[in-house]
Amino acid sequence: MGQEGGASGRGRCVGRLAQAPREEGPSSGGQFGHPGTVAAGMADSAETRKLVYLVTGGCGFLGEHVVRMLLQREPRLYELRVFDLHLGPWLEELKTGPVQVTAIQGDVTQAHEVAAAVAGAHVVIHTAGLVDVFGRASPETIYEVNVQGTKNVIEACVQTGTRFLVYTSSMEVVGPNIKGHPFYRGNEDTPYEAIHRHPYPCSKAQAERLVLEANGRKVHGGLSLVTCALRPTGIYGEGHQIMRDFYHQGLRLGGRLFRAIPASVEHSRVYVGNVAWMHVLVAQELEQRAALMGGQVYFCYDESPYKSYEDFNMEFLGPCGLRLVDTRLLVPYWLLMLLATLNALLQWLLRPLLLYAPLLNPYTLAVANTTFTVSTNKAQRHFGYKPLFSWEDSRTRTIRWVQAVEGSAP
Ligand SMILES: NC(=O)c1ccc[n+]([C@@H]2O[C@H](COP(=O)([O-])OP(=O)(O)OC[C@H]3O[C@@H](n4cnc5c(N)ncnc54)[C@H](O)[C@@H]3O)[C@@H](O)[C@H]2O)c1
Ligand SMILES: C[C@@H](CO)CCC[C@@H](C)[C@H]1CC[C@H]2[C@@H]3[C@H](O)C=C4C[C@@H](O)CC[C@]4(C)[C@H]3CC[C@]12C
Repeated sequence: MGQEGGASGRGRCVGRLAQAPREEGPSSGGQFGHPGTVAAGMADSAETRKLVYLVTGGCGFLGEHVVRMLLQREPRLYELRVFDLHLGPWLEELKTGPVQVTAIQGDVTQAHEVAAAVAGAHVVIHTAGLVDVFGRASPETIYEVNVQGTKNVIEACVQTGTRFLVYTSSMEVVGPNIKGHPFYRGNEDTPYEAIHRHPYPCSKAQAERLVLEANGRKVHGGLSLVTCALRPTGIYGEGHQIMRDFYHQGLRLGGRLFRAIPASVEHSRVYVGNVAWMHVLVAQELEQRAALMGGQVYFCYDESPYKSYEDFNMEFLGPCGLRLVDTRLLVPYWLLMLLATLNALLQWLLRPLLLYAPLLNPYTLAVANTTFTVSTNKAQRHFGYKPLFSWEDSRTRTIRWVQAVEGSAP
C-alpha cells in the first residue's frame, strides 16, 4: 500500500505496515566503548578537527541539545553550522571555543538557502520541523516545512556531495493510528497499521520515507548518500515548552492539575539529552557502518519509565509543588471528547480574529488516551547506543530546569 494523502497532508495518510527494513548483516557485538567514547581511533586534538556538521533546527528544543552535545562529544568537529528560522541569542556564547560555530538564519522551505548551508558539510543532522498538533499552522504549511523542507535537504546533500544525513523522525510515523490501536512494548519491526489523518504525523511519515528512500543515491562526486532516521517518542527535558504549559496551567488552577487520562494508558518518553546523544552517535558511526545502518530507522529510548502522559509529567511538576487530582469520575471520557471538540470548533470560529490553540483537542486527546510504549535495543545492537543520562539524572535535570525557569527553586 503506497503512501497516500494529498500534498497538503489532508485526507488519510495511509502508510504501509510500519516496519523498518529487515535488519541486514550481523548485529554488531558489544565492541563499542562506553557511551561518549570518541569515535574509535580518534585522538582529541586539533589536527583531527576537520569535520563540518550542519544542524537544521539547531535552535529548537532538541536542536539546541544536539548542538551542545556535538561540541562536547565530537572531537573531529572543525565547523558547526546551526541553521534555523529563528536563531537563539545563546549561540553567541558558543563562539568562544575551538570549534567554528556558524549561525545561519534560514528557511528549509527555500532550496537555495538549504543548499548554501549544506555545501561543504560532511554530516547533516536534520531536526528542523513544524511540531504542530495544536492547529497553530495550516496543513499546507506543515507539509511545506516538514516534507518539502526535507526534500530540499536531501537534494542539497546530493547536489553538493554531502554523504551523511541523520533525520529526526518521530514515533508518530508509527502511531497511534486513527483507530486508536495500542502499540505495546513494540519495536522497529513490530507490525502496526500506521494510518494517519492529522497533517503532522502524515508529514513526518512522508519525510521519513523520503529520507530512507534516498539512502544509496549517488551524490556529487560519485559516492553514495547514507541516511538514517531516528524516531523519538515524547521528548522531555530542559526546554520542553509543553511541560512549561502544564506547569503554568497548574499554577492557574491553584497548584492542581486534573487527571483526564487513566493511569493505565502508558506512554514511552525519552530524555532530550539521550535523544541528542543518539543523534551524535549515529552521525559518528554512520560512515563505518553504512551497510548496516544506512536506510534504517531507530526508536530513541532510554530508562525513562512507562507512565501515562500526565503521571509522567508529575514526576517533574510534583516536586515543583503541583498535585494531580483524579477527576475521571467527574470528567468522563465523553465529556472530555466534547470539550476537545468544542476547543476545535472555537479554534475554527476564532481563527479570523486570533489564534486559539489549547493543548486539548480531539487529536491530542486521542494520542494521550492510547498506549504507545517502545521496547527495543536496535540502536544498541547496531551502533552501540547506551543512554548517556540515567532516569534519575534525567529527572533531576528536568526538575531543576522547571524550578529555575519558573523561579520555584526551593
Ligand atoms: N518534541 C518531541 O516530543 C518530539 C518527539 C519526536 C520527534 N520530534 C521531532 O524533533 C524535531 C525537533 O522538534 P522540537 O520538539 O525540538 O521542536 P521545536 O519547535 O522546538 O524545534 C524545531 C526547530 O525548527 C525550526 N524551524 C521550524 N520551521 C523551520 C523552517 N522552515 N526553516 C528552518 N528552521 C525551521 C524552529 O525554529 C525550531 O527551532 C522535529 O522534527 C520533531 O518532529 C520531536
Ligand atoms: C488530556 C490532556 C489534558 O491532560 C492531555 C493532553 C496531552 C497532549 C498535549 C500530549 C499527549 C501525548 C503528546 C504527544 C506525544 O508525546 C508525542 C508527540 C510526537 C512528537 O513528534 C511531537 C509531539 C507529540 C505529538 C506530543 C504532543 C503533546 C501530546 C499530544
